[in-house]
Amino acid sequence: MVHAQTFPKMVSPNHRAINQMEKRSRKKDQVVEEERQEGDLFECARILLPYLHPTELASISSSCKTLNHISKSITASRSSDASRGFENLPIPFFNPVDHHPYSYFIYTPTQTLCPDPIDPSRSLPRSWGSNPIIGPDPFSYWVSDACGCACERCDDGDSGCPCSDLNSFELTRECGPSCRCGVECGNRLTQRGVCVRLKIVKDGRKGWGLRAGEIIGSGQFVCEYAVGELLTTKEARRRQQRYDELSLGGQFSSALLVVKEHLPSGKACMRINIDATVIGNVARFINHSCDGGNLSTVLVRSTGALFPRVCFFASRDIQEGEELTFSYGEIRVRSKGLQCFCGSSSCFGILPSEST
Ligand SMILES: C[S@@+](CC[C@H](N)C(=O)[O-])C[C@H]1O[C@@H](n2cnc3c(N)ncnc32)[C@H](O)[C@@H]1O
Repeated sequence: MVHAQTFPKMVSPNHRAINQMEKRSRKKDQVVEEERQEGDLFECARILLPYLHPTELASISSSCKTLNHISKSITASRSSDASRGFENLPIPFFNPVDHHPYSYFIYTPTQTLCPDPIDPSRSLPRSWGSNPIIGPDPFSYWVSDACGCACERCDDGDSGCPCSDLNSFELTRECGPSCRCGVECGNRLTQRGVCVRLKIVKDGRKGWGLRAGEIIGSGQFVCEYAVGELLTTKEARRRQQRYDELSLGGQFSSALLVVKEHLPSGKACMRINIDATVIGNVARFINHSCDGGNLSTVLVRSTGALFPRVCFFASRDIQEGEELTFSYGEIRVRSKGLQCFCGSSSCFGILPSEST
């Protein structure tokens, strides 16, 4: 009879060392795999999180340390530059009033047509992301067979460029998409985005407001109005009614601008409705002042472009830190409206709107 004898497993010192090495290598592989997975998660989160609304961002940031880290850096970058890299200079938010670090909206440096309410799939593609990406051409809507200039130097006073009409506040024409000259042309002043330092500061009564971040000289170009969504008058009226209802409940501010241009005949009026409430640029933060404020609005036409653009110029020298304001319009009838806190000596007490 043969007895099976069990011997304690003899492990030579060499084997032990090999085992330990294998264990260490497995552990290392596991760490590498975990890091790779975390890297993938980080990469996906870095792409997706900037598209989230602040409340969604806050809730996701509480679910994991990595996401919390990414969310914090997104909040920091949103607060440090409202334009999210679309403008030449960052436009930071400052809030001495409450804990909201920034105002959330979608930045567009270009005009955006209102999506078709019946078939939204026909809407134009939009730059919803947070990173600076190349947006659609600011002159997407141009007249295809328009004739532009072919001058060599449009900003040369004697050149007689047909698009030049540079005359301080009278500036209404610029070279455009049908001209031969490029973006460096001197007669494309308002097409290069914001070139003065600006900041957005919160006020307890008026909400966020745009301020000068440096001295701005009289006549200097400040920014274009929002570009936002261009609406039909019917849609503008529908939205304004809804915004007025929401504003009366507090905590909501709209940015729907209606520009009316009377044609020389005096018989007709061209109306442009720009809504920057959800999609817009930095001009959506400009508050109203009953005394006309320190900005003038100028309609700028670029040769060959379908729509004129509403641009803001300093109407006088503006000091660093001063709030930038303009008049939202005349108040013809005293009716129920939002209270005005412009603080000017000519304050009417209510904000102008279509019904005032
Ligand atoms: C174009 S937005 C300006 C930015 C806005 N303050 C914000 O926080 O987003 C227009 C809204 O700002 C507020 N606003 C602008 N001027 C104001 C003023 N003089 N007094 C009180 N509220 C003002 C009103 O709520 C108005 O509907």
